[in-house]
Amino acid sequence: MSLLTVSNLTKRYSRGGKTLAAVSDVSFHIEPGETLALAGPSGSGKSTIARLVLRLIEPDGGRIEFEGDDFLALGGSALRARRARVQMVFQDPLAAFNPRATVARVLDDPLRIHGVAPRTERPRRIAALLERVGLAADLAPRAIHEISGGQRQRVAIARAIATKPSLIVLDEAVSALDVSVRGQILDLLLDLQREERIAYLFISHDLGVVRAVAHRVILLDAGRIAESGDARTVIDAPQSAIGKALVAAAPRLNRNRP
Ligand SMILES: Nc1ncnc2c1ncn2[C@@H]1O[C@H](COP(=O)(O)OP(=O)(O)OP(=O)(O)O)[C@@H](O)[C@H]1O
Repeated sequence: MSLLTVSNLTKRYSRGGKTLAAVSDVSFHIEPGETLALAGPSGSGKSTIARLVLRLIEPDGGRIEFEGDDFLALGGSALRARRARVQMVFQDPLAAFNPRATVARVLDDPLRIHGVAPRTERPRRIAALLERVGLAADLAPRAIHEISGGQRQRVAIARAIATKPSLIVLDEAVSALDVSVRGQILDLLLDLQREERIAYLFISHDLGVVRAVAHRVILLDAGRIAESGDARTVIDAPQSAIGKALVAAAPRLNRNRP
């Protein structure tokens, strides 16, 4: 059984009296500990798929099975319990969190909300999470806006792993970082994946990064799957028109780990 199975997912938006099919008949699966990348031009539906998988928005059609459950049918406490198992990291933690909140507060929230640890134990858990993502414990009282972009993304990852998820959706999670910090964050993600067997749905417009970290890739074009397969095979020899265009437009592709 796959960790996540998405079948015939469809999402339409209405805008100015017109209907736009943002995602059309998209199907894929993710195995435990695997990285599946979604790549494609701007507006091809990547973030919409991320939001559907996180159940931040509801689809117009299709099915999502997560850890054996009909994810779209879950409600109440069953949904809350499953939500702990699928976490997210977005491009900009300043937008995702209250910039004035302390690092400790940002990490305490998931521990409290999902009942991961009682109040007295949480400071210890927070220190352990900071250490796990390579941050010093004395960062805990600092405000989110007072730390660097790389440190903020490490806090976002610490928050995502706080509830011991089996899947993390990473939506352009390294895109805003400069190249050396990006490499460090990718290394951290790969370490966590190896140790905790976390699967990633890795959304990126950067084919070099996708080639370096993903096992498989799906190329999207106007809400539909244009091509999919082994990440290196697809990126080194794309078959679809959109794949060829994306590779041609990509800056020098890094053939190895960044
Ligand atoms: N809330 C919304 N209301 C109306 N249309 C939307 C909404 N969100 C997205 N869209 C449209 O749906 C399509 C897919 O958007 P989506 O954000 O999923 O693409 P994307 O591949 O993530 O793009 P990008 O790389 O620019 O982030 C686009 O045409 C977009 O304009």
